Amino acid sequence: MTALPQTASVRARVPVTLHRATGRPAELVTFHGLPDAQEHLACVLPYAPQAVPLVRLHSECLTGDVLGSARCDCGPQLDEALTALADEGGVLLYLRQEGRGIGLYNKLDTYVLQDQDIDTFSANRIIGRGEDERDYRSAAAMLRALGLTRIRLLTNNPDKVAQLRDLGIRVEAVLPTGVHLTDENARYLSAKARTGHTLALLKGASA
Ligand SMILES: Nc1nc2c(ncn2[C@@H]2O[C@H](COP(=O)(O)OP(=O)(O)OP(=O)(O)O)[C@@H](O)[C@H]2O)c(=O)[nH]1
Ligand SMILES: [Zn+2]
Repeated sequence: MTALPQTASVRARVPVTLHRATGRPAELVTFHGLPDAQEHLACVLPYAPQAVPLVRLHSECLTGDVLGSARCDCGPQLDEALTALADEGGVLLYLRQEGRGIGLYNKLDTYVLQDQDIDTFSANRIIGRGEDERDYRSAAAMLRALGLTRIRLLTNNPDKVAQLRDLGIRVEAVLPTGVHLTDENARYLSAKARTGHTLALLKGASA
């Protein structure tokens, strides 16, 4: 097991009503002492005290999450997670890992390359960055600060599961997200499927 993340603690809990979670009351939680010193955010929707809660680790995608860009599946995945969490409660970790960790401007540079028929992972390498620079040490530290060491994780990304387990979080179930396939994001999703994401890329498999 990797060295446990340094101890983080809750800084503030802020009540908020979330329209994107069907108007449910939620709590936004900030932290002290996260390993990478980014302003990651937890969004907690009330869950039963004895439950092993549903958790989604969502990596920031300003273009998809905020602007609704059709180039990727991030916006629909965020909506899907918030809807599921509104149903049964749980926690969304909104991780400031824009562009799989390379940042917004670099991601947009890779979009220029992708428009010349280079896939998303190769495009990262061409600009001198890793294919996926994310790690989940802060996510594990946030979960611990929230008192969560047993979770059910909503993801198609085996690396999230492996890293969290390595960091001492008991991932007791892995629940796939829907496949939000469109003509515009098909190449992006194919590249994800080729690099280990569990995605059944049949149009309309699940929306
Ligand atoms: N570098 C780069 N990052 C991208 C691109 N499209 C989306 N992203 C980023 O990818 C991250 C989301 O990762 P995904 O690979 O879509 O999904 P995941 O988080 O690995 O897996 P799931 O849990 O199954 O959703 C976000 O940080 C997005 O900003 C792209 O073309 N290039
Ligand atoms: Zn995206």
